[in-house]
Amino acid sequence: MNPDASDDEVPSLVEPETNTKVLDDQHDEIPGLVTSSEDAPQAKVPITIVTGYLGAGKTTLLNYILTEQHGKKIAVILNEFGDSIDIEKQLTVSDANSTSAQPAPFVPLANGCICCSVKDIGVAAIENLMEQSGLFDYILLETTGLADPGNIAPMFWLDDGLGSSIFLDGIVTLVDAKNVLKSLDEGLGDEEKIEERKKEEHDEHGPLLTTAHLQISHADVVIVNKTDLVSEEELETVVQRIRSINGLAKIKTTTKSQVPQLEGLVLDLHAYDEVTDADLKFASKGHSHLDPTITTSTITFPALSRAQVDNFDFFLRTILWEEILPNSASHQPFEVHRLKGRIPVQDGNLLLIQGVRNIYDTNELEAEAKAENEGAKLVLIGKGVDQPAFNESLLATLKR
Ligand SMILES: Nc1nc2c(ncn2[C@@H]2O[C@H](COP(=O)(O)OP(=O)(O)OP(=O)(O)O)[C@@H](O)[C@H]2O)c(=O)[nH]1
Ligand SMILES: [Zn+2]
Repeated sequence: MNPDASDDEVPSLVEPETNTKVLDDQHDEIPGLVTSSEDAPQAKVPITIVTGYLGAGKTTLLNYILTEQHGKKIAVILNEFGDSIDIEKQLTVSDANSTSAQPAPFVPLANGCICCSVKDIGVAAIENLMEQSGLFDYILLETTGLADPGNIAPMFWLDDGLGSSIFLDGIVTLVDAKNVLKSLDEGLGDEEKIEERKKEEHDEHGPLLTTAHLQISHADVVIVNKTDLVSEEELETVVQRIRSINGLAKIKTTTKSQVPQLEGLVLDLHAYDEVTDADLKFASKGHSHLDPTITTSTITFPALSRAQVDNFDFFLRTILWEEILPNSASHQPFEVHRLKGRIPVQDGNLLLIQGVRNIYDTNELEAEAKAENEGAKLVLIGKGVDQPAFNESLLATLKR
């Protein structure tokens, strides 16, 4: 059962053959949302979501960024989980020319259930923030340690609602090098959540899908922090494990969240728009079994004929919306968390595919020179994604 399935608005939000980023202007669904006026189109503000398990170093990273010189005015939203909300949950706007963060208008974010708080109260907070647009040109959102980024990402990615004034630049996941393996294996103090998930999945004996898994599988960048607390060997084991879960993410190791550069690691990731050859390169080694729960799988196939483009889209719809493999005897349940593809068409065009959970976006570039020579590549990160079965299902569907 897909945890998002009860959220009936999600699957219908995106038409399969359209580009969500240029699709429509139906941003009237959220009252009070500030949108650009017709005659003065306003540039969208990028948002990076900073996630990571309890105590991994998210706030340390944000504080580090606010004191670094980066030439940007960054609005930071701390959506903390705990009792210290009065101090921590405030919006700060960092002036590009000053090194100290200035407290700015208070933006309350609710405590408790992250789906609801982010969807409802969190949205209001960000709308509130957008009314002051011009004061800042970048938003960093620190989620609570228990947040599932798969629920948050679509809010900013889709072109309606908040996506009309903000665009999702990417998801950065902080990982505690000392504790992450334990979190992946046991859920680390997250027993209630594990019990909940086990029930949801009707699978008490299957491998655990922990919050740590969800945060790593959706990440565009993983920052393995607290390297001072582990040996080099331990660190290498951690990096390998993360790489096996998410073969698409950039991985960096840090102490005190001091990333070597902000550009490309925290800011300006462009993880939800272009899909470059380099993006898919790391994931090219098929798939690995270092983590029993989540894997990255790559499917390669020849350029599509024009007639096969619809079949390919049918394949995507069926795996993402119905969560079954078309034209396949396999009935193993699976969940796709993240998906990227570069699919050349024989007429010279190139399809770029982006997906998060059951939402996906196809962008067709016209007459990309040499696209056809590349071969098609589809990378899937998820639970129960059986690479050979997916491969067979896709090939059978393309033949129809
Ligand atoms: N030893 C060590 N401690 C660190 C490092 N980075 C951060 N810390 C400490 O770890 C603690 C948690 O860091 P935070 O930045 O608050 O972590 P967080 O992810 O924001 O935590 P929550 O918001 O509570 O989930 C703080 O005491 C930090 O000073 C590091 O690289 N090494
Ligand atoms: Zn924090």
